[in-house]
Parts: sequence; structure tokens; C-alpha cells
Amino acid sequence: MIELKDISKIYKTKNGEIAAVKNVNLTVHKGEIFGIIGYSGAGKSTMIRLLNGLEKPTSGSVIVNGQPISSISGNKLRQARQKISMIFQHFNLLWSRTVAENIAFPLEIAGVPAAERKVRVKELIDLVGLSGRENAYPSQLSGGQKQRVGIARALANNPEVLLCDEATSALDPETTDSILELLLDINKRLGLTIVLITHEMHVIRKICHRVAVMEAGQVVETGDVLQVFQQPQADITKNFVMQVSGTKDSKDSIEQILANYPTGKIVKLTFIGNKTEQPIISQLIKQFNVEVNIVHGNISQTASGPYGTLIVQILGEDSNVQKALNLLNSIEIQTEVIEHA
Ligand SMILES: Nc1ncnc2c1ncn2[C@@H]1O[C@H](COP(=O)(O)OP(=O)(O)OP(=O)(O)O)[C@@H](O)[C@H]1O
Repeated sequence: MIELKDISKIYKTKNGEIAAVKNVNLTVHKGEIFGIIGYSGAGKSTMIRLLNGLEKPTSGSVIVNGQPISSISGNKLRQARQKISMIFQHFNLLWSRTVAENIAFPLEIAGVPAAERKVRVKELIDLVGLSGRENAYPSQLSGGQKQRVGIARALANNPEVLLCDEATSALDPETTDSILELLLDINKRLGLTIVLITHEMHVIRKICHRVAVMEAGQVVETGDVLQVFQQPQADITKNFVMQVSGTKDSKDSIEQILANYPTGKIVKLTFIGNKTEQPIISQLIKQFNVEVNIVHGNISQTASGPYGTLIVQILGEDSNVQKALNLLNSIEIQTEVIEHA
């Protein structure tokens, strides 16, 4: 559906060249929700501008929905872009138009007759849950409602791809979740391909199927979201995963527990899918005569299933502790010894 082949984007500035994107290769499949995460300056906005044809790459090619976006221009590019919609952090609504008029705007531009527009606008308003607010102006709406208008407007002309530019960054956590659920619902119902850029791992965890992690213009890691959560490779990815697994906060607890029980091993266990529901800890205790102190535990849902992190201290004879770790590894629970006594 989307293919980026060896893309680089170099900006020439007074102070020399800036490589905003460097040698990026990415494929996004039809119907998936693909997230691009990175800190400020990583190159995410440049990537999204390359995807909708607002920027041309310095080298490489961008293909979206079968169209070589990076090499077409004029009418051809305009036509191709009708199938690529976008929603924005600050909504970009027309303030002098009502909700219904904002949603009708792209239909007017596409030359859809008034009667057909009316039916389509009603459908879209129902789809995004804004019934009853048709005649409100953007200034009378909450942030979440404004983004719902942005989503309805983006869907008006039945796009193949929806690009989301930090679409929930201006919203509070609860509203963020409701907008993410709406995007997930639209993806499932319409089979729409969604590419989003964000600096929040929560957004990736909640709705993305796959993720690319960007740092200094490069993609440093890509993979299925569950797999990246379970086995992050790059340091930056580990930091992003810690944002949502809560393990950053467990440092003090680990120090405390080591002061109280200065023997044994502190081990971080990461597990996915139905392993989150198994009584693994009691099995370890019974089978290997070890004691287990729980330091931190967390289970989160992703779009592809549950994912859990548990930090425990395992106390016992070395050989028994090792056997316990071997058992965990054999049932595909990721173990990482983070402190030795
Ligand atoms: N038009 C431009 N001219 C010159 N440099 C640019 C231009 N656009 C982006 N850059 C530079 O390219 C790099 C990547 O910027 P980009 O905006 O793509 O990153 P980002 O990950 O989206 O960060 P942010 O979330 O802060 O926008 C930065 O160093 C930025 O200063």
C-alpha cells in the first residue's frame, strides 16, 4: 500500500545541510495502523510531508496506493492526494463554518452535488459520534469534538490512507483514548490504512499494529508492536517502552527491596498473549523451592493482544534460581536480570 524506498531528504540552510530523513526504507500494508515514533527533530513531520507529496525526497521513491507520489506533479499529484487524507494536532478547522459545513467542505471542492453532500455529511456525523452538534461552530466544541470533525472531514471523500500528524497531542489523556478508539473503529470498519506520527508510546501501544522508531532522521527499529514491546532492541526504543510499562518508576522499589533482601536476583519478565493469564509465579515457587518478591507489575492491552511486565526478586539456591529462569525462557517469557545480589 505504501512503500518508501531508500528515502533521504536534505534541507539546504544558511548554516549548511540538514539531513531530516536518511536512507529510510519502509512498507505499510493495506489496512494496517502503522505508527512512526520519535522525539522532536527525529524527522517525523518530514516523513508525513513526503507521504502526502507536500515534499519531494532528495533521493529515493515514495509509492502510495500504487501512485509514485515522489515523481508526479500537477493534476496527477492532486488526484493521487484525494485518496490521502490527513488530520492534524490543532485540527485545522474553518472557524466561520459549522460542524456540518466543515465536513461538507472537501465534498464541495470535489464537486459533489448538494443533495448527495447532505446525505454523506449526515453519515459522517453519525460515524464520528457528533449527532446533535451539526450546527455548532468549532469554538463551541471541546478538543475531542474538534478532532472528530477533523476525522469526519478527512473521511469525506473515501480516502485509501489516513495520515495522522500528532492527532492527539493537544488532548487530555481521556479524550486521547476516545479519539484513538474512534480511529481503531474506523480502521476495522472501513479497512482504512492509517499512518500516524507521535512522540507518545501510549498511542503506539493502544492502536498500532506495527511501529517504526526514528532517531536523527533514521529508522532505528521496526516491528510488530507486541514484539517491539517484548524485545526492544535500540536504546531509544527501550526508553519509549519504559514510558508506558511504568518500569522507570520501579528503580526506587528495587533499591528498597535490595536493602531489605540483599540476596537473589532481580529479574524483569516480559510476556505477551495468554501468558499474561497463567499462574507462573506460583509454579516457580512450588517447582523450584524459590521465593519470589514482586517489585512491580503491569499489564497493558495493545491492538494485537495483552502485554505484561513484571519485576521480581527471586531468592533461593543459585542452581534453583537458574532452573526457574530456564523454565521462564522455555515458555517464551522474556527474562532480563537487572540486578545481581
Ligand atoms: N523546511 C526545513 N528547512 C530546514 N530544516 C528543516 C525543515 N524541516 C525540517 N527541518 C529539520 O529537519 C529535522 C527533522 O525535522 P522534523 O520536523 O521532520 O522532525 P519531527 O520529528 O517532526 O520533530 P517535531 O515533532 O519537533 O516537528 C530537524 O532538524 C528540523 O530542524
